[in-house]
Amino acid sequence: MPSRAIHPALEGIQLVVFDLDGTLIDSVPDLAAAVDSALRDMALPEVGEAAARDWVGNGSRKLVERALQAVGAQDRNLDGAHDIFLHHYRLAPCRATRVYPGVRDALEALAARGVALGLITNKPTAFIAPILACLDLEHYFALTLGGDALSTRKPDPAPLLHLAERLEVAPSACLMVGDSRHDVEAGRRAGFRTLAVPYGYNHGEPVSASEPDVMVESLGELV
Ligand SMILES: O=C(O)COP(=O)(O)O
Ligand SMILES: [Mg+2]
Repeated sequence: MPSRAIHPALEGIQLVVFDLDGTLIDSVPDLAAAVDSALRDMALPEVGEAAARDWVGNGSRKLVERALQAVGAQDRNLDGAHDIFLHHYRLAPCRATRVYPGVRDALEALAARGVALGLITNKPTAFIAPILACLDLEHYFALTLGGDALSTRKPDPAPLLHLAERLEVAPSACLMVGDSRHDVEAGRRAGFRTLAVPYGYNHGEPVSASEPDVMVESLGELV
């Protein structure tokens, strides 16, 4: 069966590494619910989903830190608050989280063409498998890496280089796909090509400002 035509950005690409939150999935409803539950437990006011949307992308500890700052509680113990958040997020990491349009088609088409797929998120590793399984996405990825897997995380290029090396693909034949400036910066520093989507979480700024090699409105455009 002839494979479908592919986007020029994928020309010569053997490994595509995806970011998770804001790129493949809209996870903010569940992240924000866990943040608000944690704030409630601490007798603090809730922040809501719209605020949390601008705070995702630097890992869950940073998300909790930004929430505490927003409610004027930056003096609270951050580790303790983060533990309370993790407790709530563990209870419901995939209740309202959804796969973005075009994602499944793109993953299917890339896998069918024999392109290796990886996933690198700044989210704690423990949440990757349950969320991918809940959304029926787990079988696409040869390797996944969480924000606590190595000593550094995006925008550091180390996780990307680690994954390329493990899968024995030269960085120049790799594409980093993400929603934030951290993904673009990590990709550029790793020597990957970079592609960004505008619909995710980028601290309230357009991700185009970080000058990815390619922008697409939806990952469905890749196929
Ligand atoms: O900050 C997070 O927890 C996740 O972010 P990422 O999947 O976009 O890297
Ligand atoms: Mg992201």
